[in-house]
Amino acid sequence: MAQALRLLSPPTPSPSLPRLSSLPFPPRPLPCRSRPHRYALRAAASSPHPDLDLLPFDGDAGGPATTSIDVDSVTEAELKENGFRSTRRTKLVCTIGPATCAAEQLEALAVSGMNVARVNMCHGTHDWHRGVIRQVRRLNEEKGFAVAVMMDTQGSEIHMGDLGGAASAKAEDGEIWTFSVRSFNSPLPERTISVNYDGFAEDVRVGDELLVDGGMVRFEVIEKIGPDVKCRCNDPGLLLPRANLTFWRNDRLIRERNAMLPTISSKDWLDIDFGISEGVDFIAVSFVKSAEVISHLKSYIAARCHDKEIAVIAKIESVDSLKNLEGIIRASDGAMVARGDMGAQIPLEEVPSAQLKIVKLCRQLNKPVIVASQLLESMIEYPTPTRAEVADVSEAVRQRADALMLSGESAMGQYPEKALAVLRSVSLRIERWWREEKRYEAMELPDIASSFSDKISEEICNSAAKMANNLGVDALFVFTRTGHMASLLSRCRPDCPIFAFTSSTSMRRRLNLQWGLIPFRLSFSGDMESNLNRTFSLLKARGMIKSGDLVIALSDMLQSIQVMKVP
Ligand SMILES: Nc1ncnc2c1ncn2[C@@H]1O[C@H](COP(=O)(O)OP(=O)(O)OP(=O)(O)O)[C@@H](O)[C@H]1O
Ligand SMILES: CC(=O)C(=O)O
Ligand SMILES: [K+]
Ligand SMILES: [Mg+2]
Repeated sequence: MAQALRLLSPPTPSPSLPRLSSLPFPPRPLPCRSRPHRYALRAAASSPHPDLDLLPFDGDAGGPATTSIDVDSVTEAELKENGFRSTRRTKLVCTIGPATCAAEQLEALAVSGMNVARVNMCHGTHDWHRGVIRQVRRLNEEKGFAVAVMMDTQGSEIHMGDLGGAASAKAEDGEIWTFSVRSFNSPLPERTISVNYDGFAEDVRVGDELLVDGGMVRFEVIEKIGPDVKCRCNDPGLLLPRANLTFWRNDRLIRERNAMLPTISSKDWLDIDFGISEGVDFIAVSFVKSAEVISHLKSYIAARCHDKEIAVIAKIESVDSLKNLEGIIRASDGAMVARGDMGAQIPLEEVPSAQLKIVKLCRQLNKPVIVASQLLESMIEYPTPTRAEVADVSEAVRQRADALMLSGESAMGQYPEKALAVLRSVSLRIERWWREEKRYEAMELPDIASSFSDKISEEICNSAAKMANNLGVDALFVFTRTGHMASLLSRCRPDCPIFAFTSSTSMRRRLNLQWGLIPFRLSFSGDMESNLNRTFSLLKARGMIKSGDLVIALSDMLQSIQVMKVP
């Protein structure tokens, strides 16, 4: 295998596009929806290059050489206006709900920087989710976006049922409510809540504390009558349908037999089959307890879809997931710091250190990590964030998490776009600050390669990122078939953005979760010289790079590094 570290003088500009040599690798299997030749409408109305809007597009598999490159109008405009340095490195995930499911609302989020749309299977029907997923896909096809879709499983922790159709219910101080494992016909009897876990009434004891949604409302158990548990409200608040329930005894979370509840319930398996058939990009698994369940799901997915890949994200939100953290992260394709439920399972004051530990470990193990929940909680109701929320977002950005997530703020809040705009502007500001003032801690990156070839890739990426910082290059270019080299570069968190070129649209979407990567779809060959010339011409034609820009280019086919000026 060739390993080249070449310092090239700028190649002579090629008047016509170079010919593509044949691919050195067997082509990837064709995706199930094979569209041998179609036209992708890109950068529609807002495109500064209307003449480039309609370009031949060769589908997922790389296929024959085309002259197109897939990039969205927003990235294009951002690069053109502000140059490489200003691109946002932290990725943004939005939970889609009633406030954001309409086509124009989804488009507004994509335009404002949503990289991943999350649908939460705790809520909504398959029809509703299908509508959202297809709308996101349509947006990608019509406007050139690479918004990935993440499906989040419900998991089978203890939660309340729905409130007999009511959107919420208010629990007042001192009121007595009944939590019951009986199933009721709606409307529910007054001040009654059904609980999904059959062992509930047996497991709780008089004197236990019952926390709704991690403490948004608190009750004390005062009496057990068969399937009914009478509780007095000690901390009033709003009860929302299907809210999570935990119970605590002597300041400790009680996990009796509910510790035996499966991580992936029968409902979750149906949802996962649905996600596979709709072609989601990520499945986030709620209440993960062990690495085994992740491996189990990954082999299930591998057996089910030969032609598409779905990344599995482990949600770290339970005591068990924290106990088995490293094994779980190693088994997964990424992790989410799910602070909402985590804060109901460990004392709140331990959540920030858990976050820091997870973010750090994920980076060391080269897995993308999402920081989630309550980042801008007050923006569900108000158009501006609190100072504390801005500080929390800043801290997650400073920790250099791959992505930040909106939950209720975008799913059912009053100001979804404003909340996204806050995430975007705070990310940009903090990223610039730490670049200018070197305010981030250098991180020891342990060797993670499992083969000699991987070891070469890892060394190349570590060196390239270091060179990029030392030489002050404008961008790193990586031509990647598996995405691996792109993620290894992202792991180094270099000062400049990383342009990741991949021949598959699904890979492009998956890379969109990772810190600092600007993913493009482009068919390319094993001949780096010709890839580079072609890429330069295409990007120059769209005004996204200019002559004289300094670039370091890597490829996972040749395992090479080249330093060059754009001709
Ligand atoms: N598809 C949907 N339909 C209706 N409401 C939704 C939907 N998705 C989210 N929501 C609302 O937005 C709120 C916040 O969403 P979020 O995804 O954080 O849910 P959650 O119930 O807290 O569960 P999780 O712990 O999985 O995040 C939910 O409590 C719900 O009220
Ligand atoms: C996101 C999520 O599931 C949580 O914070 O609990
Ligand atoms: K969920
Ligand atoms: Mg949760």
